[in-house]
Amino acid sequence: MPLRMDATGSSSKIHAGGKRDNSGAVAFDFVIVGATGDLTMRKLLPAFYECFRRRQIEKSTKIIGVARSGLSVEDYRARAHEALKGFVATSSYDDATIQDFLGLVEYVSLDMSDKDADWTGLRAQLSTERDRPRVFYVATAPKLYVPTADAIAHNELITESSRIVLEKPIGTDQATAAEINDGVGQHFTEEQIFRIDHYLGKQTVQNILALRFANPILERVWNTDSIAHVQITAAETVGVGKRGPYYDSAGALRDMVQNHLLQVLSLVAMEPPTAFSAMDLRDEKLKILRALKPMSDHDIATDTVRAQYGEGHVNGKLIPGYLDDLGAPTSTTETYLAIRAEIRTARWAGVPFYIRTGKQMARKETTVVIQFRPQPWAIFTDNPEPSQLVLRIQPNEGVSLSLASKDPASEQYRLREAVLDVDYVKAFNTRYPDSYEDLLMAAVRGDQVLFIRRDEVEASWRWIEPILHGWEENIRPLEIYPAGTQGPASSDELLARDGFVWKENT
Ligand SMILES: NC(=O)C1=CN([C@@H]2O[C@H](COP(=O)(O)OP(=O)(O)OC[C@H]3O[C@@H](n4cnc5c(N)ncnc54)[C@H](OP(=O)(O)O)[C@@H]3O)[C@@H](O)[C@H]2O)C=CC1
Ligand SMILES: O=C1O[C@H](COP(=O)(O)O)[C@@H](O)[C@H](O)[C@H]1O
Repeated sequence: MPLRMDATGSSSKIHAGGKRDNSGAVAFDFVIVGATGDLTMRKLLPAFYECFRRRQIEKSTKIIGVARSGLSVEDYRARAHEALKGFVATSSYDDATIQDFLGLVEYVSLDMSDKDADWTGLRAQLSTERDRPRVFYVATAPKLYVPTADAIAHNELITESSRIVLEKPIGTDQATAAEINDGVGQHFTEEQIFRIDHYLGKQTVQNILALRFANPILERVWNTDSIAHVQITAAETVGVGKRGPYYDSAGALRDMVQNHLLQVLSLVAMEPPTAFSAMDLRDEKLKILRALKPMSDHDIATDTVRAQYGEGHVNGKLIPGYLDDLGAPTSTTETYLAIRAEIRTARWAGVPFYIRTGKQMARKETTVVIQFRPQPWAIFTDNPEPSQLVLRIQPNEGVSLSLASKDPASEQYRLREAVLDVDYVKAFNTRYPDSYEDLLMAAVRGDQVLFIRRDEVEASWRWIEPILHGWEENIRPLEIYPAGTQGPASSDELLARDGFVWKENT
């Protein structure tokens, strides 16, 4: 694994990796604050197990769960075991390896936001080796991020090799994001702060950069001369589940667009970075976030759609509406949105970027569609639709390109669409790791390439905020769509106005 540069552009060699054994496995202390929570059980522990199974984690490593609940380490390991049974793929599950892995897991009962609590239990778990990576992963409510960082600092647990990982959401608007960034930044340098966005851990999202910048054939047409528009879709077939109270205060714009989808958009739209380094990459993403055309009230009325799911059928099953899921008589929170965005750069002038996301939709489908322009002078009479490049982020991870081809069955020169399709799982004959696997190990290594810098978070909020306010003022009224559909008709009209249609069933 080559060493990468840190956010300041200097080599991160000194505190990057910690000690490795002969097989390259690394030893570290990893404190999970919020160890009994949903995220830890469903995502973090199973991801660590996979990394351990793949021999990336050395056996002296400690994964130290912290929460306020008074559990013994045996109780916690039993809970962790249940979570692993539920969330590790059958093909990876191995009893002996699970037992070895559980041997790395410790538990400390502590209110991590209380600097004056008794921290001796946690301190005793931490190695005193100076260059051993020490990661604090804060998987609690965002209001605890600053008190937790304060308390860690007050108890003098921050070493040169320490880092703090912050889960999303970072704030609810620009001001609250800045408060969190300022507060945590009192104790940890920007190079020690890892703001996680699990979309950046997806192999297919990382592959956007490979496709664009390692294939000149694509990069040379990646601009307004050849591209008519771009669609970014993240459709889900799930509802809000047990996260109703959080979701109702957030909505799709804060939950999905401010972070995941604006990150995907920046990767699709950014200029080539001078090097594959955290600093260069994040500089280029930031430029795109800053180049997004601010939405005026008029734009919000015409170029956004917001909606909430009502009762309907998903995969043949009757699904209650959002209000029933929430158990609330009323709510104006959007579970679906579509936005027509513009990027004010020479590369993207005149190319709309359509973003849509929603819950309880007809299909689970996260895609980026690049719609190419038609042939400027058509010599054939029956041209099919102009080519589309479809990046399938999930599921059925892959990429396809539709091409006009001569139909061999036609007597005359008739054209039909033919599709070049690469299925990544088949092409690489490998399992697709969960996004948290890459992200956790990158945090341990101190590699910030896959994490969000402070200015990116704040620039995203800056673009989102006018839309949030416009919707609060009902400039664009909330619509209802039946669960199990692809959203309201007005979302189709958003594209139809420009002469386009959403690509479905990729
Ligand atoms: N769940 C998910 O899929 C996702 C979650 N996130 C984010 O991750 C964070 C955690 O989410 P989630 O796991 O769902 O939340 P949960 O409510 O399920 O878990 C919260 C955890 O924090 C612990 N906790 C609360 N206060 C303290 C404290 N003062 N000191 C130590 N531990 C504490 C709780 O245990 P106890 O009560 O025993 O202290 C519990 O283990 C949130 O910021 C969320 O927005 C982000 C993306 C996805
Ligand atoms: O962060 C979140 O992401 C999930 C969607 O993630 P995916 O990897 O399944 O695409 C979303 O369901 C959740 O509401 C949001 O908080």
